[in-house]
Amino acid sequence: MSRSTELVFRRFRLKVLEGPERGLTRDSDEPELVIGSAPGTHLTLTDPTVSRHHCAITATAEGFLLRDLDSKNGTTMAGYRVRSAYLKAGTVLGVGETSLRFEHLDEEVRQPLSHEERYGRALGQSAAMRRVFALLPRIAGSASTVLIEGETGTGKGLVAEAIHQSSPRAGGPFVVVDCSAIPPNLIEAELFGHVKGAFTGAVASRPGAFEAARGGTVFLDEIGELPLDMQPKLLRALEERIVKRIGSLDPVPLDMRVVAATHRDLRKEVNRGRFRADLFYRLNVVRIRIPPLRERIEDIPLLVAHFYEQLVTDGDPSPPAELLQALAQQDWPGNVRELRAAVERAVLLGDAAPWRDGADDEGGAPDSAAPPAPEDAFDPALSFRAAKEKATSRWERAYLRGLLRAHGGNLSAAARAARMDRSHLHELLRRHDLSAREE
Ligand SMILES: Nc1ncnc2c1ncn2[C@@H]1O[C@H](COP(=O)(O)OP(=O)(O)OP(=O)(O)O)[C@@H](O)[C@H]1O
Repeated sequence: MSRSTELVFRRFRLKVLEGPERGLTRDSDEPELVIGSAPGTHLTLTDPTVSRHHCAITATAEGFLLRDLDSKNGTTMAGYRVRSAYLKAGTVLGVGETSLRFEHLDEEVRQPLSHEERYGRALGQSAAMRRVFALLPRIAGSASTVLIEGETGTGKGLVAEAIHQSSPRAGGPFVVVDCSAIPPNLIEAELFGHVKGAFTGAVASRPGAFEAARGGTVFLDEIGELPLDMQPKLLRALEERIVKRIGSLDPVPLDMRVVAATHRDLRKEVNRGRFRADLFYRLNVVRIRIPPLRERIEDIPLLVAHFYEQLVTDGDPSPPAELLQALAQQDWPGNVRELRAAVERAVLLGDAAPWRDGADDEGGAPDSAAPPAPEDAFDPALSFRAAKEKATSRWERAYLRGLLRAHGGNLSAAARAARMDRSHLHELLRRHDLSAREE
């Protein structure tokens, strides 16, 4: 099968009709063009009624999609305020009090696609993912800060790890800080460290993540959840490249690269005042967007085959066609994480089409699977599929708690005993809000 080696999209032009920049034109070089008053936007307008990141136009398979980025004064099309709409050539847009005309150009922009179907542990054969894979080697080789955006479960963590592993810092540590999982009063200590006695409970001195990542990379996951009062401190540390442990005046020089990720659109967060613009610019040096699974359904067979092979310990390691077919037809709001969970359920329950209503439930559940509690087995309010999911989830949770208890909360020992991939166990625990000791 011949595969495309380039992503091709049509160029478009924006012309300012009214407003301080009247007469200015901007042609698109990328699939997305952002209009706003912030420096660094593709079309920067000085009109005070324009928000920092006001709206974006994206070339998609369905056409040119206009999206308002939660601007203060709104985006209009033919006088009507719109949140998102597809643009036709000649459409006049209102951005605050500035008006612009959208025009097609008879030119194409071509961007190379990778020939590879993976980068590190991240797999993908769709053009959307191969476009990301084509960019990653260059990004990994540079020292720049990277911002990865994408919905939850799209693989941002895997991409961050792959960037570290193919960077010149691969020999150093990869330190993960999940900003959404740390209580706000502890986040400063987590990032910068503390000395003994700096606060109640600080029984010993401890380096923070930035210090611990010396020679390596810090992955700031869910950076959009970083409390506002912490944001200037982070910015200062990144600009000055030094930190001081809490309770100490001694500056510690930093030698680490930052890769940050978020499931939010940080431009919207900046418009809403929830994320500081200066920190956003500091992080947004290189931006990668990981597309959601619904924009790359061509990846589903490859991912299903990969997860299936990882999970099936005996028997045929290729997924049944029925399973592939059933999974390819679903919507995946939880993206790859949810797809993986679905493959897991299918393997666990020995059921090729776990959602087929009325499918019989005789599939060979493993011996260790406790039968669902009687009150779970039949609930008139639930469909077969929902009831089965509820019971499986309950069983999984009970299993994981027992497993952790048996191994004193040690993740590696638990994974070995369950004959499960360590990162997979970690993922399962996270899904059930359970925590293990990482050793
Ligand atoms: N392209 C991919 N290839 C293989 N596995 C993937 C891919 N994308 C995601 N996964 C798997 O899906 C799960 C979720 O991935 P990951 O944690 O990297 O997503 P995320 O976008 O960082 O999620 P969150 O926003 O919730 O932190 C993991 O088990 C990961 O191994």
